[in-house]
Amino acid sequence: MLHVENLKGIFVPVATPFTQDGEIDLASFIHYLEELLRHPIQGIVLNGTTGEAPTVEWAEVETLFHAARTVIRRLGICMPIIVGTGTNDTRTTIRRTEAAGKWGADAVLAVTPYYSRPSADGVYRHFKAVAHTGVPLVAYEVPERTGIRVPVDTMVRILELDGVIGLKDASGGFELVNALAGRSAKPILAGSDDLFAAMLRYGASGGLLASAHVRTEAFLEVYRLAEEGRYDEAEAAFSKLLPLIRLLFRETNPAPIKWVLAQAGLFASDALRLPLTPITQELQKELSAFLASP
Ligand SMILES: O=C(O)C1=N[C@H](C(=O)O)C[C@H](O)C1
Repeated sequence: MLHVENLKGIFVPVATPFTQDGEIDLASFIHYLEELLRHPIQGIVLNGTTGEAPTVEWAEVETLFHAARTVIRRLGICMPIIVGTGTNDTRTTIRRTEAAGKWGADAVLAVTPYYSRPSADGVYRHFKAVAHTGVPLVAYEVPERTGIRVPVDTMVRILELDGVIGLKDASGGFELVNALAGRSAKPILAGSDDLFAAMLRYGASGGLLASAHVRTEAFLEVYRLAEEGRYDEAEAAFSKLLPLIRLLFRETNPAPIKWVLAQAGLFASDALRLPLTPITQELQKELSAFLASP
């Protein structure tokens, strides 16, 4: 189980490879994880945004979880697995969280309920009910995707809940991490890739970053520098990663990452499930040029 003090460092939200006809490509998934897990990252997240949670079926998530755990055991490493269980329905989120806990997930990631536009009290009660399952819970705030922004006072109350071990903050600014400093001791992982270094300076404990698939060691170095309080050096190192991050997020995540993984031979294909579509040729050219540079 993941504890508050372990929610720090670089967590990578893993992508879900599909075959050209849209089925899960388990062989690619295993091969890709074997490569990714050579890096000393802190943990992985299955079925996050990058894992295409909206179009991956729950039974498929279970298959991916067991495959990931088998790889981790085979490599003989200790690597926490966080499973995305968040939906916009509290009962479904609870059921998924309980199931993930039974599989042996170290924690779950639950997004602010999207689409329904619940009140702040409804959001609080949603997280309280999910936390009540006893499975360590990371709340995930991403207003651009959910359509609502959780007020700071409500977020403080959510983070006070027993069982909530921290927050993934993809709010798109550093106002939230700044406002929570001094009001909550729970760790916050940066979820807005382009703000990673700035958020570390504001008190984030690490990052949950799709872009850390590429140049993983450079992201780890940014984190190490910040951990030592060398924020200026962390930001200088991070500035070299920014052009890459901007390319990886120019079109909807995870399409660019999947293309990069396919180019690297880690995925057999960059296929996504509709309504997501592969990246444009224009972006392919720019990514190719960037990745060819030292
Ligand atoms: O996989 C995730 O979860 C992430 N979500 C963010 C998003 O795409 O909104 C980005 C982050 O890098 C990973």
